[in-house]
Amino acid sequence: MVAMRTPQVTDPPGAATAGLGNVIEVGGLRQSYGDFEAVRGVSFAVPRGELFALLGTNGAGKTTTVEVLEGFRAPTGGSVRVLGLDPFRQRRRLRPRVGIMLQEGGFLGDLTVAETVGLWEGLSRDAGRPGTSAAPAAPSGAFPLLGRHRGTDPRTTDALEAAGLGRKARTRVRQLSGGQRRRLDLALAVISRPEVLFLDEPTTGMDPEARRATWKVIEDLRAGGTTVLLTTHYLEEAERLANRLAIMHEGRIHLQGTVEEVVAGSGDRISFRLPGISWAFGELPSLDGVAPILTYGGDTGNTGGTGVAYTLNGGRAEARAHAAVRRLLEWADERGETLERLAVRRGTLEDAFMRVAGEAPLDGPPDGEGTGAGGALRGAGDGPVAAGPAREGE
Ligand SMILES: Nc1ncnc2c1ncn2[C@@H]1O[C@H](COP(=O)(O)OP(=O)(O)OP(=O)(O)O)[C@@H](O)[C@H]1O
Repeated sequence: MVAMRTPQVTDPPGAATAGLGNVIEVGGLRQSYGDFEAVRGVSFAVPRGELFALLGTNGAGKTTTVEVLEGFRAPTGGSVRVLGLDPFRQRRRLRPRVGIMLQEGGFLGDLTVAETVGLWEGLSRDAGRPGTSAAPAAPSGAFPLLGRHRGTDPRTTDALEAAGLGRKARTRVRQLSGGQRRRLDLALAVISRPEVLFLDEPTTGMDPEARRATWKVIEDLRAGGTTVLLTTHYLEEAERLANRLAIMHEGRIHLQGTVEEVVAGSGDRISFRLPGISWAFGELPSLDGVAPILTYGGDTGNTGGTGVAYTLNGGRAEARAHAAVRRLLEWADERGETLERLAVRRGTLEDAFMRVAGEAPLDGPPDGEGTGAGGALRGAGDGPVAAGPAREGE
C-alpha cells in the first residue's frame, strides 16, 4: 500500500514545550534500553487541568514515556518538565504533588485494603512535610465523602469509597480480584489529591461498571484542576475523557490533537455489498482516485457476496460523500447491480488508530457485520491502490 505523506495535526519537535501554563512539557524525548531506542523524539504538552491520552500499539513506548515523566529514569535525549521541574533530578520536590498509577502495582498481600491505603497515605503526607512542596487543596468534586466517616482516617475512607472499595476495606490485598487491585491502585494514586496524575492503563481488567466509576473519579479530579496523563488501549475511554490525545507507534507520535482533529484525517467510509456471485466488482469505479477494498465471503456464509468499501479524503466531507454515492448508484444502475446495505459514515478514532498501526483501514464487510473470514483484496477497479493519508514522522 502506498502511504501519502501529508503531515496532519502534529506539532514539530520542541514546539509543544513553547507554551506557558503547561503542567507537562515533553520536547524531543528519546529513551533507549541498551541499543534499543524505545522512544524516538516525542513532543507534547498538557496545560493545567487538561487530560492528555497516550494511545498506541503494544510496545509503542507509552509506558516508557510516562515513566520518564514520573522520574523513574533520566531521558536519553530531549527534555521533560512536570510542574516546571525536572522529574528525575527534582523527584523529591515533585513527589508530593504527583499521583501515580502504575500498570502493575506492587502490594503487600497480607495487608488489608485499608491498611495499604492508610500506609500509603502516611507516606504521601510525610513526603509533603517541610522541605518539600505541600500537597494542594482537595479538588472539591473528587472526594464527596470526605469527612463523612468517623473513627477512620477520612482520607483513607474517602479514597476507598471513590475507588469503589468501601466494602473491601478489611479484605487482604491478596484476596482481591485483578479489577479490584486496579481500583486499589487508583485509590493510592489519588489519595494525596495530586496536582498531576499519571494513569497507566487504569481500567485494564475492570468490569464496565468499575470502568465507568473510574472515569467519574478521573473526571471529578480533572474538574477540580488536576492535570492528567492517561495511557489506555480503550479508545472509547480516550474519546470520553481526553481534551487532547496522541497515537504512538514504534516510539513516535504519529497523530496528535483533539479527537475531532485526529479523526478528521480518517475521511469517510462508504461501504456496501454486492450480493451473491457477482463479477461486477472487477469493474467498480475508483472514486476521487481511490480504489475500493474488497472482502469476499466470510459473514455471508454459503451465499458468497463481496463487501466493498472506500475510504475517501479531500474536499468538503458532505460534497465528497454526495458525489461518491451518486457515482456508485449510476454505476449500479448501468449494470443492473444492487448495492446492498449502502452506508456512509465518518471516520472514527479506531480508523485513525488502524492507520497509524499500519493496518488496513477496516477492510471488513460493510459496517456492523463483523470482519468475517473472507480474504481482502485491495486495489481492484480502475484507480490507483487505496492510499492511507496522514502519517507523521516518516
Ligand atoms: N526495561 C526494559 N528493558 C528493555 N526493553 C524494554 C524495557 N521496558 C520496555 N522495553 C521495550 O521498549 C518498548 C516500549 O515499551 P513500553 O512498555 O514503553 O510500551 P507500551 O507502549 O507501554 O506498550 P503496551 O501497550 O504493550 O503496554 C517495547 O519494545 C519494550 O519491549
